[in-house]
Amino acid sequence: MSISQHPIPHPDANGRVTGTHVPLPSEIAPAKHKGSLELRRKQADTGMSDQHLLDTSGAGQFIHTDPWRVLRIQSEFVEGFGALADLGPAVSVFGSARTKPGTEYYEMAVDVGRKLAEAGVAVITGGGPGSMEAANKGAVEGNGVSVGLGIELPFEQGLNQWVDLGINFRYFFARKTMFVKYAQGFVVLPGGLGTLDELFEAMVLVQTRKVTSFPIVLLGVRFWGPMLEWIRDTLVAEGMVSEKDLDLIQLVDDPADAVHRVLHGAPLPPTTNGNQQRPE
Ligand SMILES: C/C(=C\CNc1ncnc2c1ncn2[C@@H]1O[C@H](COP(=O)(O)O)[C@@H](O)[C@H]1O)CO
Repeated sequence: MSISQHPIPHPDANGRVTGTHVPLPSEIAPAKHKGSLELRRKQADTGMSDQHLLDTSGAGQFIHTDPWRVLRIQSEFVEGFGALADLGPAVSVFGSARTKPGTEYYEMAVDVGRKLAEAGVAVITGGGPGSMEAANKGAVEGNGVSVGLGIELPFEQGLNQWVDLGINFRYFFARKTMFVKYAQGFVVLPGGLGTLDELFEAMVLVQTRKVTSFPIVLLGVRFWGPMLEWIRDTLVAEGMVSEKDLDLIQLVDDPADAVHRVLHGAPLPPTTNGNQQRPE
């Protein structure tokens, strides 16, 4: 790749270019080449790489530069891929950071985590408090693999105590890649903006076929029902999404059903009396 300054406009037969100052050949500064970059004038006065490396004046400033950030971002992907490559089958579980032990949604998340673990499936969460902690707790109680992908936040609390394999991320987008790349599907419990962000990103990835065969199961009919109605009555009705995009998500009230659907892409089979099976 080559990056250079804008090409210099050519003057007309009279030596003029309307509205533009055309430098005379004597004004055209020689280019300095730095790797794939070609730099002139002030852009060329940025010093040499080895000078930056060895010169200690202003030490520390370089870590605030974008090229340095690229290396950090790269290292987050490398560490994440390395730590999770051998995870085996896994499901990512999302939900509010604010639910408290003993509440309906917290206990639902414990149940989901435990059932996934009992099915031999690792549980991946955001590693934080609330429903994340609950799903990790369930995974440990079910004797499974409990993974937490934490994120550095201003009001950081650290990984919850039920995370057995934890990775801390600085960048949301690197962390989000791991949630999708190492999971067979998502179970999404009630939550706020963070949960909605994770849910809608997954829906877009499935809708645009960036990921295939990826069940997304919403748990909590009372909570998610109105959102699905809005999608149907407004987004579909106004042609913003197609009717079949609604098939991307399944809505259930029972953790056992959610686990079955996320693992098998289908509802729990009915029993002979017509009710859904209720596995232990
Ligand atoms: C809000 C509080 C702590 C925040 N700590 C978090 N740690 C890890 N992951 C988080 C945290 N907050 C949000 N997330 C991510 O978003 C989802 C939950 O967000 P919501 O807005 O609460 O729905 C969750 O799945 C995480 O991935 C102090 O209580």
